Amino acid sequence: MTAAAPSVPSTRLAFIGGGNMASALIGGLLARGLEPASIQVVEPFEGARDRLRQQFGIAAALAPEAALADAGLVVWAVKPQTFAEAAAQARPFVDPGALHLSVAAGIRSNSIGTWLGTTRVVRAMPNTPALVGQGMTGLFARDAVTAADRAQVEQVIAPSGEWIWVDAEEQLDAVTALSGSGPAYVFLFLEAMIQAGAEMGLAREQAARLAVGTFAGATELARRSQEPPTVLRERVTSKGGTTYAAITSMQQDQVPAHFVKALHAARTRARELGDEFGSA
Ligand SMILES: NC(=O)C1=CN([C@@H]2O[C@H](COP(=O)(O)OP(=O)(O)OC[C@H]3O[C@@H](n4cnc5c(N)ncnc54)[C@H](OP(=O)(O)O)[C@@H]3O)[C@@H](O)[C@H]2O)C=CC1
Ligand SMILES: O=C(O)[C@@H]1CCC=N1
Repeated sequence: MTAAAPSVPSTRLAFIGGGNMASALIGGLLARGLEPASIQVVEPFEGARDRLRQQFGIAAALAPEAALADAGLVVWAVKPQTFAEAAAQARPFVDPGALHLSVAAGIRSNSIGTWLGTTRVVRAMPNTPALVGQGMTGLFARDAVTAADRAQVEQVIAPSGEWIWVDAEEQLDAVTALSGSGPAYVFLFLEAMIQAGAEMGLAREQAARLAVGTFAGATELARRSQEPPTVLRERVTSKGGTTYAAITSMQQDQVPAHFVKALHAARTRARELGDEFGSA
């Protein structure tokens, strides 16, 4: 699990893709004291470049350029669908000895290694609570990645929250299904709770405050408690009471089983992304 928070990376960083995930990581690094001048970004989309300039004072490049060779660590934050193209564009400019860190869902490290001509590849699966320093990230390193390389990667991830290392690359697809996509499941439940509250006569703002506060409180309780979630749930569920009525309704509708099925669908999609958009 997460070690003591390391300091910021000493090597220069390049981000290929400057969208949501790159911004979450960059924001955390700058908040920890990294100088904007030690980060370069390649981002073809003008709107995203404007945001990077306004938010962080970083002048992103439209396309890869010679300065990329200065980066000791290259972070790949492009969509799985555009990774191969972005890699082909950037490879001529990147230091052949650089360490590579990809946050792309599904794209396997052997594809990345093939596209970039290296074995120094780490994959990460972060999530959007990284924006508020409460992200959860799964990490996987290929054999050629040294302990010093892993430490550098941890310095990039640490400002965004916690992380775990997995031993088998295929486990990253499970991480993707669980915590990578996970914030969307929480938001979906919040939407449903707010809708129910409004239908039952609460103002939407009141319902939203109650729902968000309940998630925050319950997850903090689960985090601090020695008890598993099942026991915590049973403590809320008084015999013949209101929670029993709600949980019974959900079980009759097979909500837990459908939820588990949904996560398997996410894992399947992660594998498909690797098959469809990875190297042959
Ligand atoms: N969003 C999330 O919750 C999570 C996302 N991820 C992964 O992070 C990666 C990025 O996702 P996210 O940040 O949400 O996506 P975004 O679309 O916000 O960011 C990707 C950026 O890359 C740009 N881009 C496209 N082609 C290139 C290129 N050739 N060179 C450089 N940049 C390029 C895109 O520009 P344009 O729009 O013009 O195409 C876009 O601005 C994905 O692979 C995703 O799987 C991982 C965990 C969580
Ligand atoms: O939906 C996706 O494919 C990405 C990966 C995890 C979260 N968002």
